[in-house]
Amino acid sequence: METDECDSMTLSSAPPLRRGSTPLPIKHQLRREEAVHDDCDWTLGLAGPSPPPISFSLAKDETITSAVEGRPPSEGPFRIALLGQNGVGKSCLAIALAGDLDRTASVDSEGEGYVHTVTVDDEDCTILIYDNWRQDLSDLQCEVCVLVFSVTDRRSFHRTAQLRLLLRETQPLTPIILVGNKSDLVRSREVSTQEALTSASLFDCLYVEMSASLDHRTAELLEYAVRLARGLSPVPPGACGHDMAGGRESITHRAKRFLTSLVPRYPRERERDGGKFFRQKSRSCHDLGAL
Ligand SMILES: Nc1nc2c(ncn2[C@@H]2O[C@H](COP(=O)(O)OP(=O)(O)OP(=O)(O)O)[C@@H](O)[C@H]2O)c(=O)[nH]1
Repeated sequence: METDECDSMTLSSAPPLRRGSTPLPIKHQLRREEAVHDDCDWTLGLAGPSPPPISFSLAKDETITSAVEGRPPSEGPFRIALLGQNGVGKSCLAIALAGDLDRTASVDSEGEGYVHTVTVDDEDCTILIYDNWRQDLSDLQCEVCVLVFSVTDRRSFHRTAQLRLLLRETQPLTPIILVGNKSDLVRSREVSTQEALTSASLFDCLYVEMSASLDHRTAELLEYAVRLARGLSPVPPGACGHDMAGGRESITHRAKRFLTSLVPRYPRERERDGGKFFRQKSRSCHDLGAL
């Protein structure tokens, strides 16, 4: 079928851990250049020369168990594939998910994915995190797909929608998590949380908004992914995830939405209401209409 050149990832046999702020190794820079100069712009399904397939057939070998010395994983390995447009933060996210902070991540025997052992719901498991899928999506084999977009880039959001359509066709049973990354860049935001939630609910998948570089909500994402890989509900019974799509909105979130709907936000609405209370000016630079 096709080669998705624009989904190029940046992990390879280079040193396994890289902070977002450190320069990319030359090999990765070349890959990135290749992607930038490519006109295909994420056109999935086009025929073209495919790079050698990346093997996802990762056995529970010494490499994996060596991720945590002397502590064999009780289950897995679970393969988690990160997909999305270039620059949305997949590499950063892979590093964060792989436990960069405690420096326990290692690279699998193919040199393509991060291996990490995590404990979720009191059970250990091994996860393999890939952010370098470059071939036909129908060849993708993983337990969970994480589709990443940047909340500061609307195009990357649209592309996750395209990708979800394709994944639903090629692998209808693989659980998908939609991730809105770079939530720390509040002022550059182009995609609202509500919009992303609506989109996620259309595809009946989970939505998590996070910041990979600040390591904000990485642990949550990891837990959701592992539970989904185990065939469980991503959120334990009794818990409410406010970013979850599909009608599982928390009471707090619903209450907030209700209250917001009661208070008019824009000047015309305030005029209509005629109340002085609503004429108070906001100095917030996120709501310029209020000034
Ligand atoms: N502010 C902010 N920047 C981020 C975040 N995550 C990643 N970045 C930055 O976004 C840029 C791209 O990050 P990468 O992880 O290389 O993105 P990628 O999706 O792997 O990109 P490709 O390797 O080209 O596919 C880097 O400069 C990161 O430091 C985040 O949560 N917040």
